[in-house]
Amino acid sequence: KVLENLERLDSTKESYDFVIVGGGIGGSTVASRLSENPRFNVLLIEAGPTNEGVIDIAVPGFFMNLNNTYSWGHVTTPQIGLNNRSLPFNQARVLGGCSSHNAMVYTRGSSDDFDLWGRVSEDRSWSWKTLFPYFLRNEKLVPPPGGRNASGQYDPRFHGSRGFTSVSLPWGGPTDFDLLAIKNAEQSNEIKFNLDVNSGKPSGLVWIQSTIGNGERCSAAVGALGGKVRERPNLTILLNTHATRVLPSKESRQLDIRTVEIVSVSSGKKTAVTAKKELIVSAGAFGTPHLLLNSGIGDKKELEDVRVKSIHHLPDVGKGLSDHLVFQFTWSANDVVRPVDTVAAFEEWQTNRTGPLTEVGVHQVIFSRIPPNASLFKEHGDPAAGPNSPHIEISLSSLGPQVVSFVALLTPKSRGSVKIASNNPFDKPLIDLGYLTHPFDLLAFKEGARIAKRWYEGSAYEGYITGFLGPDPDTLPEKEFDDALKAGAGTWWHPVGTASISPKGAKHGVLDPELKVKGLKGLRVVDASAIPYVPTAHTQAAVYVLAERASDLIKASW
Ligand SMILES: Cc1cc2nc3c(=O)[nH]c(=O)nc-3n(C[C@H](O)[C@H](O)[C@H](O)COP(=O)(O)OP(=O)(O)OC[C@H]3O[C@@H](n4cnc5c(N)ncnc54)[C@H](O)[C@@H]3O)c2cc1C
Repeated sequence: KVLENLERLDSTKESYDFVIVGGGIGGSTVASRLSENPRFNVLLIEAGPTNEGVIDIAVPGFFMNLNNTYSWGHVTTPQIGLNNRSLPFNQARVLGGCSSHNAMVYTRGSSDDFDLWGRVSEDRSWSWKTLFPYFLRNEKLVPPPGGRNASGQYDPRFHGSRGFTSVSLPWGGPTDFDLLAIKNAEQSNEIKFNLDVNSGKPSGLVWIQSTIGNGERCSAAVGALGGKVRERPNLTILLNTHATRVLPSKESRQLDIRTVEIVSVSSGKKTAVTAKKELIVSAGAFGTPHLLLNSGIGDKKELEDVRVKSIHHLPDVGKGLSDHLVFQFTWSANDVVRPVDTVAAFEEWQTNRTGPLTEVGVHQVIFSRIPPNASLFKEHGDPAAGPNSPHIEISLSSLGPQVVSFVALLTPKSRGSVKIASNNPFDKPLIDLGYLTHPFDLLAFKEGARIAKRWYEGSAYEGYITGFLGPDPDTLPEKEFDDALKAGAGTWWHPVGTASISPKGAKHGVLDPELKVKGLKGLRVVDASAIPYVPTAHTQAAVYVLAERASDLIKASW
């Protein structure tokens, strides 16, 4: 059942085996899987409201409208690497978490990215091979909205058909612009057509896949917590309720943390709930370290500096943050604008869930490695997890007389942190992404721009692309290019790593390989913060697969 607020929760009558904080991808997936077992009574607590009935969430083409609604309103600290700019950093505050307002791109990353989890945690049960069945279990590949034939644009061998996360290829295409790209890949020695981005080897020109089913966004709130799941008698979803601290139980010798202090967003009513078995924190890459630090779990000295009583010295909480930075490059093109009639498109969406609003407007992207002879590797080494991991992603979209490509650095060396500013749990966390603080990253962006330039110089684009509008790393003085990048680069909203897994018994890291908080009993973390390095992909699929496996680990321990 779904409870609109804390006033409706009768914690004196109900007791819960598992209490989960955060109804995003991690939390919703775990809540769904654990409540499959009727013996488990599960409580899922979410700070935001329901996703239901919000048209901007349901219509894929309206995702840009969601910028500041249902959001925590985070702003980063001044970023030294971006000439001290502070960036607004959207993180959803609504059931489904960021899957309710993200761009829906469904990319898993490379097999090497997941093998790296095994190396970092010294636990080979985290690997592409062991996680692949979980990708399939989570996914339901469905036809594109409108039902066009998408064969030749994906490989069915890599997809699931019975999971709760609907995935589909775009409604439209191939457009003339898509066909140019396919022809260019046929003629290119550098970038070849790759049939499926989600095979574990993403490099090449690929069709995008999106978490869209029947023309609607399929968020974790729709998929993991859809229809029948919400009606389960052993699952309670408590909305508009902010978790402020996790609390130790008094009587145990080893710190046992299964209690969470919660506050009603509307009335300020405060109470605490204790899980009989486990407390699971899934508040996202910023929310999870924020909650742990507020509770006194983190670096003792740093906590004392903000007058938070340390209950468990765990220095790496909030450290190791990494994210994808992205920059837009532009070309002039011999084409005309094709405006979308939004009123007609919305009518089409309402009538039969087809049309241009069932997609986000990009059909194809390029994943590419930086050529091995590039000089930056000599000085800084190669941060990619392995040869299957691309360094750069380039989106392909035509706006008529201009072609724009977002070039993203997928393998940053820069790292940042999440800290707390005070002992007030309602104060915003201090979010420092550390963008471009490692020299590799700026150099890699230049290589990314060069890959994009070489792509559009391909013979298929002759007569179509009429010039590169820059900024051009090969013609501008170095400082001018760097300044343009620092002034214009933005986030791709893929933060991870703030409560990373590490080997059992290791002093560094926050979680053991079973996602239990080190040195504590009763407390696990299941969300993007557990992921040690940002995968070479948009991050939602990685969080789904982490949460699918976590659910099995939790079930197996009870
Ligand atoms: C604008 C945007 C676009 C993106 N586009 C894509 C994309 O196209 N493809 C892709 O793969 N990925 C994309 N992502 C990233 C992806 O959505 C995230 O990696 C993923 O949602 C992370 O899952 P999570 O469970 O860690 O956290 P979230 O999904 O963020 O969930 C955390 C939940 O916890 C709740 N919460 C936090 N603190 C508390 C508290 N104290 N008490 C109670 N509840 C709390 C939040 O309200 C939220 O619902 C995008 C993200 C954003 C923000």
